[in-house]
Amino acid sequence: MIRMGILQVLKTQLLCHLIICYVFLVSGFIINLLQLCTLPLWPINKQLARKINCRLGYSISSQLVALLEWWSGTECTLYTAPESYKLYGKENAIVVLNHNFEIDFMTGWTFCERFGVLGSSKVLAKKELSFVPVIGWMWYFLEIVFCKRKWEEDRKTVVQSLRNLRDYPENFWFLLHCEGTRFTEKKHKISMEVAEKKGLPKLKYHLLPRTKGFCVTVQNLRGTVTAVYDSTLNFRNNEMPTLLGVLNGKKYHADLYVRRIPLDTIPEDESECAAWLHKLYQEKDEFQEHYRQTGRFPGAITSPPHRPWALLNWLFWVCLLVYPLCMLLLQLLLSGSTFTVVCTSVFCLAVSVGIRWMIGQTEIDKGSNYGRDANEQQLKDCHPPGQQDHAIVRS
Ligand SMILES: CCCCC/C=C\C/C=C\CCCCCCCC(=O)SCCNC(=O)CCNC(=O)[C@H](O)C(C)(C)COP(=O)(O)OP(=O)(O)OC[C@H]1O[C@@H](n2cnc3c(N)ncnc32)[C@H](O)[C@@H]1OP(=O)(O)O
Ligand SMILES: CCCCCCCCCCCCCCCCCC(=O)OC[C@@H](O)COP(=O)(O)O
Repeated sequence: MIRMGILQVLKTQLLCHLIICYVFLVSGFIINLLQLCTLPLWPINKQLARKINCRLGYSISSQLVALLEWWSGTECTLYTAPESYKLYGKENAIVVLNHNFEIDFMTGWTFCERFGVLGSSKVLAKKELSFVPVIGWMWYFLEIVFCKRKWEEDRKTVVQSLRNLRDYPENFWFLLHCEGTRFTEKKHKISMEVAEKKGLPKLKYHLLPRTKGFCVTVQNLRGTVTAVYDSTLNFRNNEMPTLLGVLNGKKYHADLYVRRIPLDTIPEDESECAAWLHKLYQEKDEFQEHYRQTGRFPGAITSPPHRPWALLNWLFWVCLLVYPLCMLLLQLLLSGSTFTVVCTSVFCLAVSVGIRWMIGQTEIDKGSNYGRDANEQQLKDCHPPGQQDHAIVRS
């Protein structure tokens, strides 16, 4: 009991956070560099280059999974039909996931890890994320599909990037947050105004889905992907998890409901496909209502087993990188040079600011203005910076 208490206090210590972030950044840069070294291999043996990059990517993303699973001890429960469960990780799939939480991406990655598709997992991500050091640079080599959320500009690039995935050598899950942005009260209000104008039923827990990305993904991955995994995520007891909370060792409880929908049941025609997606979101809304009423999703509970690889990978990097850091700091102290000590302190401060900026990318309060105006097509190019609306705080 006392040991647990000490460990919990340790997890909140700045020094621990600095070490974790140092290991993440340095290992990340090393892996990014190794990824860069695979560039000459692409024209010679593309499939081999892709497989190597999957492993390298795994070594970065699994650190965040280890942080969630082993450091914070967050529990991830899966509600799904046993006959679907058997297929997870054994086929290519499009994952449609609600976008309400700051750690959606970590929770998604954790499920990917449990089913062995973490290294190869894909997403339709906003372009801004491609500039985030380590993760964004890693994504470039993993052939992640980026969009500017301006369809006129995205149409060509998104279609081309999707087509490139047709001969991908590993099973992958392609994640789509069809809402295109995270849930806030303000964005919800506006998106329901759009729903009303379009004569669509209102949603209580979701923003109105954007249909173009979904339809184009289904169209271009037909024959490559066998199913859509309709996934609805919630956290128990109205928890609003954050990356900083996870870093502080706070334990959360994620519940994910997944329905496997064979791809050949989804209409080929674009407007029918769009209507299908709207109907799907109405069903997702009902699942959230059910969760709110009963504290659980429908369907059988399965607990996909923890695998040790994420933790082992993390420990490997810790062992490799912490010893040289200690030696360096010791040498610094022994050198007694004020100049070197000041330079090192400034460097550490810069790294901390950099990491804080990266964490900021996950924070809803610092999120984009996308979807904050019903006439956004006209206003997209002139976002006034400043005031952000607040993420919904559920009662
Ligand atoms: C099983 C567990 C999980 C497994 C996880 C698997 C893999 C994990 C892998 C990686 C994890 C990392 C996660 C990182 C997450 C990063 C995610 C993001 O970056 S989300 C943001 C980017 N993604 C998207 O936006 C995807 C959804 N968007 C689309 O599909 C869009 O259509 C688009 C392709 C981006 C194009 O967008 P654009 O805005 O240019 O065009 P649209 O046609 O979509 O929009 C115009 C359309 O919308 C109507 N409109 C206007 N205002 C609103 C509003 N406020 N709300 C709703 N709708 C609005 C407008 O009337 C137009 O309507 P219409 O189409 O009828 O003309
Ligand atoms: C071991 C690990 C140590 C952790 C140290 C800290 C590492 C920091 C990692 C930063 C990771 C950055 C990846 C960000 C992924 C965030 C995905 C996301 O949720 O993006 C939001 C978009 O979908 C929508 O944007 P908005 O329109 O809502 O705005």
